[in-house]
Amino acid sequence: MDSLTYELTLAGLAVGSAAALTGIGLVVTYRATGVLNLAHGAVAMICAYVLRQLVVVWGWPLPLGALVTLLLVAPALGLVLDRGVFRPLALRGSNPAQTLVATIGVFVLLVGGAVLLWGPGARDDAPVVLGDDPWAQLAAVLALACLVGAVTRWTRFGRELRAVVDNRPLAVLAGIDADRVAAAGWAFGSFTAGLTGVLLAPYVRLDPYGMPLLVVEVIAVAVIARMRSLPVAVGAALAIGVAQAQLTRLHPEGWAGPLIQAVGANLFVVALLVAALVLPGVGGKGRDALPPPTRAPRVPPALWLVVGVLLLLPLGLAGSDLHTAVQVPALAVILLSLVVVAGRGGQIALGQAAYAGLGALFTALLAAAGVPTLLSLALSVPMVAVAGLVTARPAIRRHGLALALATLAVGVAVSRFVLTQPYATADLSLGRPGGFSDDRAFYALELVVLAGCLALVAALRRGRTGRALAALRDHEPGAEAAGVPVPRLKLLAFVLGAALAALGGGLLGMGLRAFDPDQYDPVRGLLWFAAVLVLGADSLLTPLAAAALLTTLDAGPQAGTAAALIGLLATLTGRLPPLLTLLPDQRRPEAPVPPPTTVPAEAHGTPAAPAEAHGTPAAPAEIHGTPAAPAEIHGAPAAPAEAHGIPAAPAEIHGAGPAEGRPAAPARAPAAVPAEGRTHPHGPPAADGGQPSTGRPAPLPTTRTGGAGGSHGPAEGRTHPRGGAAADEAKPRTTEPAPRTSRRAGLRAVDLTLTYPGGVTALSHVTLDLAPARVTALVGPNGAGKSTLFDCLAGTLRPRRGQGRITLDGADITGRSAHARARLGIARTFQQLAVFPSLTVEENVRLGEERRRVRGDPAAAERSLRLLGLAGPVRHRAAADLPTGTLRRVELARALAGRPHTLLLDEPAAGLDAGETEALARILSALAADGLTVLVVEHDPDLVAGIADTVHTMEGGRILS
Ligand SMILES: Nc1ncnc2c1ncn2[C@@H]1O[C@H](COP(=O)(O)OP(=O)(O)OP(=O)(O)O)[C@@H](O)[C@H]1O
Repeated sequence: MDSLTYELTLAGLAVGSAAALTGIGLVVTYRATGVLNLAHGAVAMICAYVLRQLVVVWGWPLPLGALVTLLLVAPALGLVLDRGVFRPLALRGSNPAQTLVATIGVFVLLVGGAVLLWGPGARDDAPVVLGDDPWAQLAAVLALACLVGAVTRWTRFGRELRAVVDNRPLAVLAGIDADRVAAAGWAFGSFTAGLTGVLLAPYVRLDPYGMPLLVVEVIAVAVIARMRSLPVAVGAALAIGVAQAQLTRLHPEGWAGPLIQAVGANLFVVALLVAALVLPGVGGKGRDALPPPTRAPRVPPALWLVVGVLLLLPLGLAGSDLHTAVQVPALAVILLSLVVVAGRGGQIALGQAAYAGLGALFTALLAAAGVPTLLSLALSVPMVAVAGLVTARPAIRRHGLALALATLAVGVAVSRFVLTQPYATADLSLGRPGGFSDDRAFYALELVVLAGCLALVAALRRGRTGRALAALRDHEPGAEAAGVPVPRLKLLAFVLGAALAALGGGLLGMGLRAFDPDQYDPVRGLLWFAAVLVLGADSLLTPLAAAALLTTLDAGPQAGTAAALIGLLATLTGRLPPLLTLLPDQRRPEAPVPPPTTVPAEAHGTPAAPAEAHGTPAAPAEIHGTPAAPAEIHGAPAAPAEAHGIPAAPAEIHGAGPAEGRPAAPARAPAAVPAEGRTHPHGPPAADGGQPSTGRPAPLPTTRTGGAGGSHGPAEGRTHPRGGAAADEAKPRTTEPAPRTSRRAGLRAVDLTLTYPGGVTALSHVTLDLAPARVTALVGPNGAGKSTLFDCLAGTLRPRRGQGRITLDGADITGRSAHARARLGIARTFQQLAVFPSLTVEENVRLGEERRRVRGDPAAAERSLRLLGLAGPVRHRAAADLPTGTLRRVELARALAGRPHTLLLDEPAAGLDAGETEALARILSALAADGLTVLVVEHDPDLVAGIADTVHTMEGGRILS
């Protein structure tokens, strides 16, 4: 090895040792607490400053200062974070996204605190603890790794740690104090952060921003180690450190030379990018999205007026005040991008600063090439949108923590490889458009742009896309089942976010009359993200308030105040509601949910008397809030609705036109049903009750042969005593069936086998036919494979190639996604309610109508609302406020609003009381009678017995009967 190679290897080992320390700390903290501490670098920076304060400023001996810093201050900081931030969050059952926001809050708080205490400038007099001998550092790191390994493997604490990591609830039940394990994890993690900080400080710029970001890059090694393996983390850190040092020898020529050199000198960033975008995501499934707002914030019009006036006020200012104010609208446009992506879409986007920076950079480059400045800005927006598309494509496949890391990695990479590189930015200036060079005129221009952006985003939020984004945020699988094309919508949100950020970034640069990369630093991006979250990410007021707050505080005498304040508030996430939701709510008091009525006499077998007979107006007679099935079901001819004073609104759901001369079919439903204005739940009111139905589907054989228990033919289900042809005759037929019904072969699972990654074979050669116009029930013990089969039919799970097929009307739809199947007319509900809490009942239901097979049929949503008894004032209530029984109806109404031909219901009676279950049974029977294919996975024997034409029993991944 020549001496240069040796020297570079040594230098690389020194850097790699510090990175390995970070890796060890991150892995241990993650394993003990489940938290990937993004603030690790900020803790390192604080410890480096503390040591400097003790030794350089106060004159303490170095060993004493180092001991106090590493063994007292660093662990204490970890314990404070545990007790003050993360344990309360865990106790509240916060989701991973909230925990991540809290770590960002800690990051921003510590950076802001450091600026407040020690100023923003870099220090070059940090004490040297271990000398510059890389071997000493390497030995220290390896010793630490061995110590941690030994403790984990051979001590009682280690066994407890492993037990908590494997299964925390079980460990707690076994008497392990998981809180103590977590506290120890935080203390140790902070100790390693402190050690990293004091070792690195003499060799890198010690400033509040630089070191935390440097450590963020090193997260790559923990991700490469899958947040588990210490040897892999240490090995990866040393290897990248040495490779990075060796690459500094390269001096490639040509136009790409500087970029290649930048890549070589920032190999940890490359590793972060690869780890975050290419390797499988870390952090488990988790919640993809940020939590929906507890209350959809609605800004009172008067407040908008005040805000408008406040925004106009700076036009009367002059000098430095006006110059400062110029930053507010530009920053507000950048923050508006976060309202779209994080607020409405619920996606964790930590890279918006990079898109803002690219917007400014492209504007400056185009202007330098002679393009008029305003046109440069306009052109830079689509250019950055394309960059957003390219970078978001791999990121959107990720969830929760992995998505956060992916967006952060993109942000850091853009900053390191583009925004801060002289080859891209040297001698770059950024002027203002002609005619807007003075601050007042430019501010007015910014206000116009801001108003346009606000109007655009407001329109987006009000429309279909806004509803779909909110649904995506509230419940991604539910949104997909409602037909929302989730990946496309996520891409749209990220691209729109990138475009808005670029526009704001360009304006910011013009306002400052310079392209300053520091304005678009990733740390600043984290501050912006935290500020938007703290104030209320899904409010149009937030970008304005946050921009004004950040700009004002930053311009104040104490730099760092904004970061410290926002960071502090972000650490309280989950405990403190978004600040703007504390504004007085101007909405009308909400109508109470209609209390469940008592089961009417009819439901117990007494025929329903016309409403007028009771002297009451013919209000919908709901059973437990659900409109009753039609009177025809009782066998009594229904009088025309008009006769009861109720408009004969068509209530057909899936395809029939208004029915005339409908028969009063004999009762099939388990109980007699009261008349809801004589309106059929699935069709128009009976007109005269006398004529036989026309256009009914030809009765299909109820049972099929073959396929049970592993054969390849269709499963032979147990036919319900009341099912089959007799039951068919008994079904209420009050509407035309769905037009395709008689032609349809229905939904089929053919020879389906599904093995989960862990090796459990949940389905083994299962074949199942869902016949049109029939209710098929799937029963069986826990773990039988019912949900797996259900998910395969719905498209949430897809079998591997050659492991079976799903067909619809004979066509193979195995490869179709869940939302594509929803659009084909296969609707589903979920075992765990999938309702979008931030949307109103009506919006929930309309989402089903808008995204399904038949578009643009608001009447379908309306009929669906009426059918499920949700057409009253409750339709305007936010779903978050409603009880389970009502929400089950909302979910069903949403599924029906898309006019499906097939309805898959996963334990639809879960959480319903007896009356609600009865009402549900009646509705499902009536829907099947109208031609709908219904599959019910259910544990409630009464519901199954009452409605199913065919009952299949599953066990051990096979259909037994
Ligand atoms: N995501 C998964 N990863 C690994 N195994 C799984 C997964 N989901 C289910 N299983 C296993 O597959 C088998 C079938 O599970 P499934 O949930 O389909 O049964 P089920 O009949 O719906 O049970 P339940 O009535 O309790 O919901 C079980 O052994 C279960 O442990």
